[in-house]
Amino acid sequence: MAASKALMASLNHLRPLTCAASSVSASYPARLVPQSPDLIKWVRKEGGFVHQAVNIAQDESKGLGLVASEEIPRGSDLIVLPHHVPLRFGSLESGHEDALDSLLVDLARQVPEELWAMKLGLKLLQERAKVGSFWWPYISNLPEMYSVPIFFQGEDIKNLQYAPLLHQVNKRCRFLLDFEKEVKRALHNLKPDKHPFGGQEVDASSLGWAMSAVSSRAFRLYGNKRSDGTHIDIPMMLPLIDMCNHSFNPNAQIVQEQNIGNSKMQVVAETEIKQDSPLLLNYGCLSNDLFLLDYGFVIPSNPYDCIELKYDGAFLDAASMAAGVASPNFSAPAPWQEQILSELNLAGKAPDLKVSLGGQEIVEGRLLAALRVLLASDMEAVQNCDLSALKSLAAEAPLGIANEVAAFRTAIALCVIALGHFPTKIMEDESLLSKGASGSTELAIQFRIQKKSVIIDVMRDLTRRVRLLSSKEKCKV
Ligand SMILES: C[S@@+](CC[C@H](N)C(=O)[O-])C[C@H]1O[C@@H](n2cnc3c(N)ncnc32)[C@H](O)[C@@H]1O
Repeated sequence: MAASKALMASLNHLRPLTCAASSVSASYPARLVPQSPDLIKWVRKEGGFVHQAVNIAQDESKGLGLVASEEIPRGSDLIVLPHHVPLRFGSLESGHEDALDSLLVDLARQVPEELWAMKLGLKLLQERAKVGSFWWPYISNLPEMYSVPIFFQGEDIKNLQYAPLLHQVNKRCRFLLDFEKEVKRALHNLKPDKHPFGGQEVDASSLGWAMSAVSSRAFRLYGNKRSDGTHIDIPMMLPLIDMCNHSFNPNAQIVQEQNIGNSKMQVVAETEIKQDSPLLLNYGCLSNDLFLLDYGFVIPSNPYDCIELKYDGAFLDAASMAAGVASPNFSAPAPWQEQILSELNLAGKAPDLKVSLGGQEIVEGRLLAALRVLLASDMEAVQNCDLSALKSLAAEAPLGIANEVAAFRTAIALCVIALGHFPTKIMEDESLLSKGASGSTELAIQFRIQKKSVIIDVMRDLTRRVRLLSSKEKCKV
């Protein structure tokens, strides 16, 4: 009874979507239940294994994390979870659902694939509402709130200053508000014993909590086999394992037994782990857009961060002219150029006009090829060139040095224009941070500083390449 009261209190205290921002702290998120059960003990009680040197500890800037209390040799098992401990959509996907579950399945079907976290989020909310849930020791240890932008106040959403991310945030907020209506409609007049959330009201805020809990903690692992022998990815919440924080240089990795039907989830030490070091997993080679949207943090100097632009002929002509390139014809390509643009999916019936600068490629291959081809006049030379070479920055000046310099100069001009779209300069942002911006304001400012840094890094890289090419050209003379 006491437990059910506590549960009611926590669900009823869910924050509306836009008002959590001022209290969001990426460093110390409070847990759903302040004195929650010991997760390590629970995993061991359920038949799992936790290395004796693995402890949960507060990290300075990443919330809770796992830490080694003594040196752990490479290859050691760190955590093993038996099959019944991960939280999955479970029987709901195998078609053995009962009446309660079928309502969740119906709701889950209305969730677009890209918001897959909401599907498992429905199951998480159901377990959160269920008195005596098997997963309560895990759920009670989850953060009470998340620093993802769907919970930012309007001002901090604007503070992001980056249209593609604003678009994603708005899309998620709109989805949650619409989905709230769908859920309310489906739950209307249900008797408590038929109600998947124990009769409790579910709103956009609680749905947002569940979606963020899943997007920031779930791992997509092997599920059952398809008829073609490949495996379906199944998102799962892995209690305790999900206390590992992220690094691109991880010292631990998740290993899944191939025996899918009854597989254990395991984390092993990928390198030797020194005493007092955190246990770190790689969440994926993601841009800061995804780290912020799904996990609520930003990685400084993230080598996978990039900026998104729209491929647009008139815009490219303007950039090219600003770069001093004579009579570019991006907005009126010759038929042979148009043909190559179609092969790059930058023209044609359903083109994908989103292109990027930064990240591993520096200039996205499709954009680079388009710049090279549209700035070339020799059709034969272009047609003799392999498309993969045209898309590659490593292929040195495939259409000649003058063409390469013009392409890079146009890309640099694109960077200048993109940088000009940000209302503030990095120095102003840094000054705001030094004055003590906190919570979601700090996150938003860090995010836009990183985006601008990506652009500046691309400009530096391309400028260096232009200099190198120009000096080669001079040597030839
Ligand atoms: C899978 S959970 C890890 C456990 C989490 N720190 C906690 O307190 O429960 C992922 C969350 O940890 C935090 N986190 C993980 N890696 C981080 C990093 N490299 N920098 C900042 N925050 C990080 C973010 O809040 C993220 O949403």
